Amino acid sequence: MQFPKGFEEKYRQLLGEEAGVFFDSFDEKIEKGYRVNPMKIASDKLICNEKIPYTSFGYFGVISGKSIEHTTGVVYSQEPSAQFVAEVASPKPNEKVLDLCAAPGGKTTHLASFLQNTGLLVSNEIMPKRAKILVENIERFGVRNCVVTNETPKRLAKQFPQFFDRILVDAPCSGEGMFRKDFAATQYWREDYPQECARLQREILHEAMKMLKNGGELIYSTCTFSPEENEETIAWLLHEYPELTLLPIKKYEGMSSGVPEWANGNEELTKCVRLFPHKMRGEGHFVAKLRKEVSEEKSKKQKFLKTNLTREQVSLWRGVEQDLLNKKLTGTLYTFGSELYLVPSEFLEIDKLKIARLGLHLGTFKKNRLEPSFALGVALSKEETKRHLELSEEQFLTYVSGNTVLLDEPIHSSGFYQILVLGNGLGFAKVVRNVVKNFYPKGLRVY
Ligand SMILES: C[S@@+](CC[C@H](N)C(=O)[O-])C[C@H]1O[C@@H](n2cnc3c(N)ncnc32)[C@H](O)[C@@H]1O
Repeated sequence: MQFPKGFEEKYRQLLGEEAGVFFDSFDEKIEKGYRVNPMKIASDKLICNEKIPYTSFGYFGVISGKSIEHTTGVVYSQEPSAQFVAEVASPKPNEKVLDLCAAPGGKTTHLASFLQNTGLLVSNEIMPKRAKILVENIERFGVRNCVVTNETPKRLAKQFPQFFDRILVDAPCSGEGMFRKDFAATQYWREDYPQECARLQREILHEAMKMLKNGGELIYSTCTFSPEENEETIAWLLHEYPELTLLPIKKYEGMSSGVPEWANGNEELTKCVRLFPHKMRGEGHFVAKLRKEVSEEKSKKQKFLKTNLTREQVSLWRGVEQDLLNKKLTGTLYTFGSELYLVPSEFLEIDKLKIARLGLHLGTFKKNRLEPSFALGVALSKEETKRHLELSEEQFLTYVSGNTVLLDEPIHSSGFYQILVLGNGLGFAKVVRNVVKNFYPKGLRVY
């Protein structure tokens, strides 16, 4: 690989004898991986590949973006070393979790796999276009308890002081671990780029700290190797916030400790973990985990979001619920124009925040009825719906390309049915006799 000017010299100095194998690893093949969604039904084909040893849901291998497994959110493609981050975070059910730099959603969907639709996951992305992709990935994964915000960390911090049990800052970085995957990353790199990124990371962490509650955990990660953005950033955090302590992280074969000499010599930094591409199968990452402990923290008043539905809207929703669902969903019903959402109960009343997804989209009010949403039909399991229709592989291809599917036999009662493919939901569609009308969202269609 042709490295940018200054890169080789820097790492020759830092890594000494190891530098050669480190540089050679950039010419090796990219390591691919995927995670299996524990909230969906996975076929044997997905779980027969080699397991990634340090993850709960990960496998080495490639799954096509056009496959049924990807389309129904049974898998999320993610390179192996990136899968260590949410594993280190491992949120517990019912926690309030923030993923502050979340798009496109690799770590968010992984965090959601631990939460299993309990508690609250707030996934934030500053760039509007990337926030849209984040929403798509979260919906495909069938996550119900996630609110997606499109905000600056500073504006978010004003709304959620000392609120979260766990915050992940998967920081924007100089992306040296992306060099093999993405040639463009080598083009952005300049000698002072790591330092510039480090400044931004400190700003983001400063806001993250305002949102972390006492006893809460902060997980910091990058996909770069530079000490400025890794050990030095953590050394800065520990100095700036004496209430933080580094927590040990279990290291698996091939993982390295953080290097104190690359920052201020603080031995605690060995608790951080480095994943190098010449030492293990993956592109490379850095992860640190810290806990906030203060003797006393004034509790902040919290106002939970209240429902804003009219009586008529509630009754339309109850009608759909009774007609299509086998269970009652919990949360706060909230409308944005004609769209109905189910917001996790722990979510707060918010003032002027840019929201890209206010929890689970339940449906759209149309004149005197409520049409169930695509997201709802993806998020629910077969057992949770009263009426469903399994499509064959061939019918799946017809459906995702936006066409009407014709059934061999007419169904008994017309109406909305949950569409299933290999047992997993792919939205709702209106079925009249033997015609399945196409309700697959236009933006997702494959032609
Ligand atoms: C490393 S990527 C996140 C990857 C993501 N966590 C995943 O696993 O799919 C960092 C993200 O930070 C966002 N970002 C850039 N500048 C930011 C800022 N000033 N504050 C917060 N996020 C920022 C980028 O748009 C990008 O989506």
